[in-house]
Amino acid sequence: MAVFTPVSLDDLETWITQFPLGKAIAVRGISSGIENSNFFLTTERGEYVLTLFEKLSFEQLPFYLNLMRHLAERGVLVPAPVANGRGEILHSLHGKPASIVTRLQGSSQMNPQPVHCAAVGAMLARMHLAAEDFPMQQPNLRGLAWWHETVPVVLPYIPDEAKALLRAEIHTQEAFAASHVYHQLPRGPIHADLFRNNVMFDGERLTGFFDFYFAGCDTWLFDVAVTVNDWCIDLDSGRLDPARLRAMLASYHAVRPFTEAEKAGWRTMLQAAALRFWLSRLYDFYLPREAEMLTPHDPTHFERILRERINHPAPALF
Ligand SMILES: Nc1ncnc2c1ncn2[C@@H]1O[C@H](COP(=O)(O)OP(=O)(O)OP(=O)(O)O)[C@@H](O)[C@H]1O
Ligand SMILES: N[C@@H](CCO)C(=O)O
Repeated sequence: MAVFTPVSLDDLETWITQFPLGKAIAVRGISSGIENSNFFLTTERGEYVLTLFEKLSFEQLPFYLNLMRHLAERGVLVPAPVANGRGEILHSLHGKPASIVTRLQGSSQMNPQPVHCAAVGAMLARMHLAAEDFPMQQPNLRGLAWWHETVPVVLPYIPDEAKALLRAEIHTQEAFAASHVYHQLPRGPIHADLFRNNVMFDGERLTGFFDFYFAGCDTWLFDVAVTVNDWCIDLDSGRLDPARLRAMLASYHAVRPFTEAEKAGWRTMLQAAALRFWLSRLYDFYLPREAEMLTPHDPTHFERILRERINHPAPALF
């Protein structure tokens, strides 16, 4: 359903010859994405994913694709972009920007156990360290500046209680962002959307992180908080699950120990990560883009998580 631009084997016959992949044998649309047209591509050399980018432009894509290449070259499990004979990883197909990346094995683990959370925590820390010397810069486009801009846009649509919470939280976050603690937080390229549906597992073995199209430079702690808020909670109440939380944080900390500033900022950062997705979901819910095809995600899920993080503060970081 969510293949916006169809691609056939005939379309690929000549196009594929620029890559060291042999002939294209099969191409099959993937229905689950909502942003791009994605295809499983089988060639004489193996299994790949072909993406035609429906919204991101030729100017925006190099940051994401080069970051994936940088990480893959350093052994972080992410899809590796395939370069053509000229070394290029960003291409054009049917007038759209396009890429081919390696296909990750397995499927998403939507009911994670501590063992899965531990694997994600360790790989996330490895990813942060491996991206430290990535030379390109792009801010997190869903960071504080975007929150500031979006709060007044969604406020008129939401009930009074939610309005009060949203106003109070944006103040908290603006004060936090101006604080000494915040400025000491280690930063670098982050994934920024590492939900369960953006990680593949083969049983208990993590096979990769994908969907880097919200990546940007921001605090590492924000990435940890976003990930915790999706992987380590009871989905109905939003409450943190102590066993999964411990597993994820301990394995992250074992690879890249948390700093004193991170310990001081942890609870506020969990709130920031909840605010980020509450806001984007409110925006998509009340101001859907034209021809939006899928049911928007439920914003109240992240409102609940935010209230939980405020009313029942998380245990201290390691
Ligand atoms: N490298 C990959 N290896 C294996 N499967 C992949 C890979 N990339 C994407 N997929 C599959 O394609 C689906 C859609 O991909 P992705 O989430 O990147 O799309 P999207 O259009 O950005 O959608 P959304 O924003 O909804 O997540 C994934 O759920 C996954 O099943
Ligand atoms: N992970 C986001 C969707 C964008 O990838 C959410 O659940 O709201």
